[in-house]
Amino acid sequence: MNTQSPNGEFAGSVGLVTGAGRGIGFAIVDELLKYGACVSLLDISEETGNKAISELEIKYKSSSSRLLFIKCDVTNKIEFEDAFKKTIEKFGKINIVVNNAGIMTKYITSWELAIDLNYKAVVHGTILGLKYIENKIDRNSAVINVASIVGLSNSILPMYQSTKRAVIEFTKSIGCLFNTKAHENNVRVMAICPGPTFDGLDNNIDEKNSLEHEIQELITSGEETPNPNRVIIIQNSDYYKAAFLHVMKNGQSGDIWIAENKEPARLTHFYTQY
Ligand SMILES: NC(=O)C1=CN([C@@H]2O[C@H](COP(=O)(O)OP(=O)(O)OC[C@H]3O[C@@H](n4cnc5c(N)ncnc54)[C@H](O)[C@@H]3O)[C@@H](O)[C@H]2O)C=CC1
Ligand SMILES: CC/C=C\CC(=O)/C=C/C=C\C=C\C=C\[C@@H](O)[C@@H](O)C/C=C\CCC(=O)O
Repeated sequence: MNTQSPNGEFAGSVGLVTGAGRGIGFAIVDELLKYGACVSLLDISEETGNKAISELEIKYKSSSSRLLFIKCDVTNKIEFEDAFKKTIEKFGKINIVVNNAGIMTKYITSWELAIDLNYKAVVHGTILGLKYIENKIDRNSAVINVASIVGLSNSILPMYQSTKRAVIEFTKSIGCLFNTKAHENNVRVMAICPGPTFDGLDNNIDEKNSLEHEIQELITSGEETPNPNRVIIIQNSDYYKAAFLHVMKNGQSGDIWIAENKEPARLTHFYTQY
């Protein structure tokens, strides 16, 4: 067991992040390490995971004792729960779970994988979080589910969008006051909805502009009354770090946050029609 870590707001915390070998998950691991946490980095790809670990060990010279790579397919229930057990074996506990692994699918391609990975594994990861996080009322304890802004937009991507909307509804309801009290689930469960996030495009402005245009067209084409002021600005994964920190510090259970267009994270408000 080794939860000793440098000073920082997550010193003494232990995070488990899924699909963390690259992209948004990797950025979250980086942020947790930066602020002193121990982290288990889960990824289905050994190659991606090992590359990520090497990079982080160079960046945080003494981080090897605070970092664990676990090759894990989160759609495999046994492997996923084993990853929680291995994390507790190494670091003594878990208090932050980030269900990040997900796949963007076009139309109805890979529809079963979209349900298994984008939705069922997030539900399972939340259930495991509620089971294994012991210090539930600690302000540093949380389950964070990564959804998408398209989970809040009008519909155009049948599988991707419906699974992301499902994550939002699941998170809102499991985290609502009624369920928190009725089931004594005192761990905060929240979701963050990133806008389009792509790494490596900062030096390729033409490609970035054309992707922004393509995504904007795609998203607004699903709207009955397209918002003429809707703007899509591609961010890179590093923009997600501040959003993650903000939600960890300020979020309440059941919250759905948006992190898009390189702007500070903002809370979504829902209006019930029925
Ligand atoms: N990139 C974007 O524009 C946006 C992404 N999101 C969501 O954010 C999350 C992360 O997205 P990105 O960083 O773009 O992902 P990415 O595709 O760059 O990385 C995903 C990582 O997850 C791993 N992975 C895939 N299947 C897995 C499985 N079954 N078990 C464990 N690991 C697995 C991959 O090996 C990869 O390292 C996803 O849930 C995605 O839907 C939401 C909004 C925008
Ligand atoms: C389009 C989704 C917009 C935003 C945010 C998000 O949640 C996840 C994004 C992850 C990857 C996005 C890839 C975008 C690819 C685009 O170049 C287009 O190829 C998407 C085009 C069509 C998708 C619709 C379809 O064929 O069903």
